[in-house]
Amino acid sequence: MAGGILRPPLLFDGYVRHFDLVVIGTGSGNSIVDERFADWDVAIVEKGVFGGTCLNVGCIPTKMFVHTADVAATPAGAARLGVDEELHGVRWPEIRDRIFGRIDPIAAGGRRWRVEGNANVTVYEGQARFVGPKTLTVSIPGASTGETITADRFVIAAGSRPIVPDVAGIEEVGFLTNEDVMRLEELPERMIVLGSGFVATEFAHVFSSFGVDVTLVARSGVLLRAEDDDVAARFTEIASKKWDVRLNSKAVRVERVDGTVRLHLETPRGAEVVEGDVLLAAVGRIPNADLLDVEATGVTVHRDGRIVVDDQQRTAVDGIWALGDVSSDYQLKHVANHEARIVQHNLLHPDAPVDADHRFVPHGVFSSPQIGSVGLTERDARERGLRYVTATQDYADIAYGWAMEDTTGFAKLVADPATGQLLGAHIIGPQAPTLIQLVIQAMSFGLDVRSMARGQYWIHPAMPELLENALLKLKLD
Ligand SMILES: Cc1cc2nc3c(=O)[nH]c(=O)nc-3n(C[C@H](O)[C@H](O)[C@H](O)COP(=O)(O)OP(=O)(O)OC[C@H]3O[C@@H](n4cnc5c(N)ncnc54)[C@H](O)[C@@H]3O)c2cc1C
Ligand SMILES: NC(=O)c1ccc[n+]([C@@H]2O[C@H](COP(=O)([O-])OP(=O)(O)OC[C@H]3O[C@@H](n4cnc5c(N)ncnc54)[C@H](O)[C@@H]3O)[C@@H](O)[C@H]2O)c1
Repeated sequence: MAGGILRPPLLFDGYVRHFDLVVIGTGSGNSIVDERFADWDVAIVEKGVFGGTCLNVGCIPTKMFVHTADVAATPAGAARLGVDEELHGVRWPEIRDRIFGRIDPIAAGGRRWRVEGNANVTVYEGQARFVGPKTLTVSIPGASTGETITADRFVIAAGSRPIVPDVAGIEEVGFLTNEDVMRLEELPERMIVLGSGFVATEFAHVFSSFGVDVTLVARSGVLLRAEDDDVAARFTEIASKKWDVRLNSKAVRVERVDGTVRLHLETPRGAEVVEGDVLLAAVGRIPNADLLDVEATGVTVHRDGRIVVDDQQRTAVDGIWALGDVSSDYQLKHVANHEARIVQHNLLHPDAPVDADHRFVPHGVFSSPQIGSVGLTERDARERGLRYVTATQDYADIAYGWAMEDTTGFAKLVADPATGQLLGAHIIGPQAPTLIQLVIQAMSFGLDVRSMARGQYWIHPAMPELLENALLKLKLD
């Protein structure tokens, strides 16, 4: 391949192998190298399990647990429909093994395919670290020295890891994260969940539906505080009826006494202690750029540790791209995948590069109730000084909501009254992450509110009538 090859000084045992392209991380980064790269000499470096966070310890297993939890939780909602159901129990080892019995072979198959099936790809299984310009060492477990490799091009797709909460005693007491909580040997009786974001609320739903007593400790006054205020308030209200929710609580110290985890809290109500058998830390994720020493190759990072990239996913160094959790504003799989497609295109077509599109990034929270969201919240619109209107439609006032006897869900739309364009949409209730897709489509293709509401049929009496009604309520100019 053509290209400005930079040969670094020889390191370690003196052998430095040079590649056309090195990809660090096999989450979304793994999808870049396809048959179009057949004449490229490529290295892929992975320190953990092939497939990364989403496949192994993130989106996919959590949603498989969530669906199972939804099924376990049906008796609680059936009585109001006149159906008496009883949950006799959940077979945790069977649930766990069914889920990972499907996932683990996919990860192993992905690895096998790369190692055995790709003649032009060399897989390095170890921890990568930059030691100079476009120069990487890979520490291979069990080997005394690392291997050094160089390349014309690098893609940094190294993801993020759970933040260890700053709580005295936490290392000694021990804690779980998303990396191990789904593989527990047995279900605990009581779980303390520290955090109030996506991971905390999804696992609280899973484990409480399986019969675990959940105590959720939130630093803020509301759960899921990044959501639209109305959605966060409704979620907090519902969650507080199911779980022992401690709001405005700062965890300061943890200890284990006779096998019980005791978490000490500072709250406006005074000092409190919550107890459990295990502690799950879910207080956010930190990008893995620090462990990669990216500054050694000249790549710059934001104050929060994310790699700085431009619209084309280029870092500060020519020939080095970054994508996904290691650099993105959004720690979401669909964003990492989108950015991987942008990097892939820009590697293959350097003369016709394209930009990533972060205009309308949606997300779903797969707790109970579920949440789907895209675009600006009302708070965002207010803080930006925009002129906006909102409309809210309850599930309780549409036919399918009657069928479900839903009394808490709603859709809230934020729109520009002058242009009729939607600015944001927020749904809390059954199938919210599915329903929101209609709005994502409308916003992505510039469909205005009136055309969306009246330019198409809406199946009666299906759930999307929630959005039809919300659209019709918007007071446009
Ligand atoms: C519990 C949980 C649930 C989630 N659920 C959802 C969801 O429902 N929907 C959604 O959109 N998103 C979800 N996410 C977020 C999603 O998983 C991530 O945004 C996505 O996986 C990021 O992909 P990535 O390719 O950037 O990183 P990763 O998938 O994390 O891949 C990075 C890879 O790089 C490897 N690596 C890191 N450092 C090095 C190094 N120095 N040397 C070699 N290899 C290295 C890692 O081992 C890893 O395999 C969830 C996250 C969690 C934790
Ligand atoms: N359904 C999904 O798409 C999904 C599911 C899980 C995770 N994710 C992604 O993974 C990321 C990480 O998830 P997460 O839930 O760990 O992070 P998060 O940023 O969603 O939430 C972390 C929460 O913990 C709180 N917190 C921080 N420090 C704390 C402390 N010391 N004590 C108590 N609370 C504290 C924060 O205020 C915040 O509310 C998410 O931002 C999301 O992008 C997505």
